[in-house]
Amino acid sequence: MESICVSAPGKLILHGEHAVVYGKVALAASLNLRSFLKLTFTSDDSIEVFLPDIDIHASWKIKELQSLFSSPHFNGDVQSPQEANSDCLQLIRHFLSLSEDTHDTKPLALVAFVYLLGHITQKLSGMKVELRSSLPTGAGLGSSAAFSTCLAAGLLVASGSIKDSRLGWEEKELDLINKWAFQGEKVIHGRPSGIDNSVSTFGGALCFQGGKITPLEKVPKLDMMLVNTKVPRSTKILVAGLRERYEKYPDIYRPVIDSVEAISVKCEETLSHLNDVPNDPAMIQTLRDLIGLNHHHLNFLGVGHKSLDEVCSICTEHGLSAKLTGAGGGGCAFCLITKDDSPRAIASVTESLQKCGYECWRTTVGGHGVKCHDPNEVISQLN
Ligand SMILES: Nc1ncnc2c1ncn2[C@@H]1O[C@H](COP(=O)(O)OP(=O)(O)OP(=O)(O)O)[C@@H](O)[C@H]1O
Ligand SMILES: C[C@@](O)(CCO)CC(=O)[O-]
Ligand SMILES: [Mg+2]
Repeated sequence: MESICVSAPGKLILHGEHAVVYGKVALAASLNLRSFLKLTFTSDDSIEVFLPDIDIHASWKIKELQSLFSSPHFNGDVQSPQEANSDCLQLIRHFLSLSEDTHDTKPLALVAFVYLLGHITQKLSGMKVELRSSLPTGAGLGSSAAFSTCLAAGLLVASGSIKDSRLGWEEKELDLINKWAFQGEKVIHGRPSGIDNSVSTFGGALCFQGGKITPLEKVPKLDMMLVNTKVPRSTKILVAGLRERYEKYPDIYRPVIDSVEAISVKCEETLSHLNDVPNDPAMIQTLRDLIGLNHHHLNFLGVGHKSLDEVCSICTEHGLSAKLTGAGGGGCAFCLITKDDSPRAIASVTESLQKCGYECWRTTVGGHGVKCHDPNEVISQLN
């Protein structure tokens, strides 16, 4: 049976989460944790989706899907992605028998799948789609974007809209993947900025503002410790909550959002300087200061959590700096590790964090974006 395999990375937001939704500058980089999708054509008259990380296994008859996709909501050109419109999403929810008002965002993965399948695939045929990830789900590291990016890439290859390219895709093809991945993110998030799917598609480190992606050329190697508080949260709910507070008190929230942007801009300058003068102590101190300041701002914006504050205090007690990353409300924080941090301090921080029940792991940022694989290579990643 013919298979298509793709993978896409998660991301780490250094600075600018939430502010980026309001058109402000944010800095982010890809992680070495990835999601893997395998799409196998079958001779069955059904389409099957297996999402073991979120305990979802679904299957529909091709006839049922054809009838759903005959709605005018699914008309359109695969080369120019249309906005995920609410009537279309309503139709899909109804098809999946999902209630409108649910705080559980897991089933939105299926809504995103059906949405992308209906818009990207011109002629349905039997297939089995399986996705597994080494990213924690819903923890601030871009699991939804890695999911949407894999789906967009896999379905675009399956429909023949882009080639199955193990040597890498051209810019035009990556742009198309990114645009559809953004629509998938919209289904899962409501009003995403597009930063997460852009990092997942293009990889590396980038500066993002209002849909404009600028690769960061001058970035020193950044050593990080990621800390997962394991407190569940949903980006959709956190982003919508801040929107409500912002609309109620715009004059109070705007200056803090502007200040978050100033932190991103300062961080970019500092990274560029550190690239030219590695380990400059004053610049390293600036990076630490910015991390601390931004964490306070995110608390002000109402997207913090006591577990994240605990992570930051433990790091600070040992002379390190940490902040929440991604949408907050739980999930992950990152702690910057520099050459001056003693292995003893790092070991002691790790031990204290683990004692609180948090999971810690070291990582560097800036790896490859979405990729096409040899199916045999990916089968071992999936099992
Ligand atoms: N491995 C996966 N398999 C299937 N669906 C997934 C997977 N990972 C994420 N999702 C979808 O994304 C949702 C979580 O997205 P959410 O945006 O809340 O978290 P995140 O992307 O990990 O964090 P952030 O947006 O802050 O980076 C899940 O509820 C599910 O719908
Ligand atoms: C919270 C947020 O800024 C980042 C989530 O990773 C949302 C977004 O940009 O879409
Ligand atoms: Mg997300």
